[in-house]
Amino acid sequence: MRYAHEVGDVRAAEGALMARLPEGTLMRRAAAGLARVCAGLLGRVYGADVVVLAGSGDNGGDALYAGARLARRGARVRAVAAGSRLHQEGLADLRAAGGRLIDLADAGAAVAAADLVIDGLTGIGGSGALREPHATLALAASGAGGIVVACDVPSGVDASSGQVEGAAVRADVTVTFGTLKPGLLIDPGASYCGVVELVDIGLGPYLDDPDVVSPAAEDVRPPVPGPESDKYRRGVVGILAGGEAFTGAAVLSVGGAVRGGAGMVRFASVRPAVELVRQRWPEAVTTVIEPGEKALDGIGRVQAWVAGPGLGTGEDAEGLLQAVLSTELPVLVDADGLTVLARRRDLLARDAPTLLTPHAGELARLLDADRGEIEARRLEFVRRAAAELDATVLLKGSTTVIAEPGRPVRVNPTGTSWLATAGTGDVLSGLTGALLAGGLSALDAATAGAYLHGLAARLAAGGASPDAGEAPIGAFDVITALPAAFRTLPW
Ligand SMILES: NC(=O)C1=CN([C@@H]2O[C@H](COP(=O)(O)OP(=O)(O)OC[C@H]3O[C@@H](n4cnc5c(N)ncnc54)[C@H](OP(=O)(O)O)[C@@H]3O)[C@@H](O)[C@H]2O)[C@@H](O)CC1
Ligand SMILES: Nc1ncnc2c1ncn2[C@@H]1O[C@H](COP(=O)(O)OP(=O)(O)O)[C@@H](O)[C@H]1O
Ligand SMILES: [K+]
Repeated sequence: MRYAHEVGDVRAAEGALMARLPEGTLMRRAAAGLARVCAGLLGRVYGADVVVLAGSGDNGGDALYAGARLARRGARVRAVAAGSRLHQEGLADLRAAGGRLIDLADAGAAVAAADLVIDGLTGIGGSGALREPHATLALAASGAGGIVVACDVPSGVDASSGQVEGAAVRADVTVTFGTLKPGLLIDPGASYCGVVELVDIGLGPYLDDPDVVSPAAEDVRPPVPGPESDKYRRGVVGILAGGEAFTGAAVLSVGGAVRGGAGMVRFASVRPAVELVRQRWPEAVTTVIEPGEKALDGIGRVQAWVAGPGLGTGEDAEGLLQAVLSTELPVLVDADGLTVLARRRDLLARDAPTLLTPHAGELARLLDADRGEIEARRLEFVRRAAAELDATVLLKGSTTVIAEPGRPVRVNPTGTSWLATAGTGDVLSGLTGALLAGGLSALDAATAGAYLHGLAARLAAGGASPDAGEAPIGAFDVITALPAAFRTLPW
């Protein structure tokens, strides 16, 4: 698990630690770590051309001190001051080491020619869109031919949320201090960071519980069948999906569940969807729901439900969703089911676990919010959704984030933009439903489902050979790659 803390927590921990250390110790530790990473990236420091972009705060101070360390190892280091103030001790150290300050007017050419650019414009103190000249410098750095290393946070990225309101530095590597910040893990900010390197400056004992966590492979623990297992004990997942209009979503959701490790998949829908599912997934046990039917009698026992993909949003769909949500079983609601819930939020008043898996558009309807704002501030909205809807919420999209009231938000580390294609969400619903039926909590099922789904997509897009490059994929390719994704786990 990787841990991230918001700016307020970082500052509180910094304050507590600094009170016990001689002044300047933390900045020296940060700068030493930053310089070490830069030296490693350069390979040969002696003679390298390094440009430091320095803002007026401590982020600029870190970058200037790091520049001084590289200058002492023989690099040609030039610094650009954005604005009228500069960290004076950092500048003095750089000058003492042989580095120098250049005019703002010469910054563009210097950045373009540099072997390495250190972005020290703003760190955790940055707020709102970058002003000038910071914005122009950030754009110049983003287009630089050399390596771009962001100090603590790429300037222009909000450290706590990942929001990017204007220009921001696109870094190859971000060297962050003490703990990760949520904005380094969540898009759009995460996409500006490149590789994130954490430098330990001793904050650990002073930090509270994390605000955000990002699971690693060892944190993903799908249920494993043992000698005593049978199909019922492994977990039966019920899938209520597909309708007269949409049948494909049902096929994809059932496929996700079959390959997700369900002991049995029970599928209930109208006749055309059932016929299609039987052809493609003969493993599934199917039940035909007649038009107008609003109960799910005679379907047999299940341990968890998935409801919604392709279900439709009319009266029949509403009645069936109500039937599922009135059980005492865990229920995952996706797609059309979420559209129904937007007008029937009363159906969420239940004691058993409910897992909602919206994309930003579906969440916008559920919260009566703006889709664009949700995409820009995913962390804030997924938390708000979990609190307001009193459910576990998995918000899909460029970074999938999962919230449950009172728990750190989980950020999925896998995935690829090749997943942005119709039907892949249906696969996720079935896969995650199988994990729920297998006994995982809603939070753990969502975590494991998102992880395996994103990894399967990467494997499908990347092909068998690591040198092969990537290719577009369809939702079925994600299902096909699920066994390979499971095999990567350290079970
Ligand atoms: N905490 C820790 O544990 C440790 C912290 N350390 C380091 O300190 C950093 C935090 O330093 P910090 O607090 O001085 O803030 P920082 O990020 O330099 O930014 C402030 C400056 O930016 C400016 N500015 C703001 N927004 C702007 C905008 N939109 N556009 C343009 N300018 C904008 C703002 O200007 P103002 O608004 O005041 O005019 C102000 O001058 C942290 O990231 C890490 O690197 C390490 O050394 C050791 C351990
Ligand atoms: N830009 C992106 N980068 C990575 N993953 C994405 C991106 N856009 C969408 N996805 C993923 O693709 C899937 C799409 O799901 P969804 O929107 O429900 O599609 P559908 O309803 O067609 O199945 C989700 O798992 C989502 O997280
Ligand atoms: K920075």
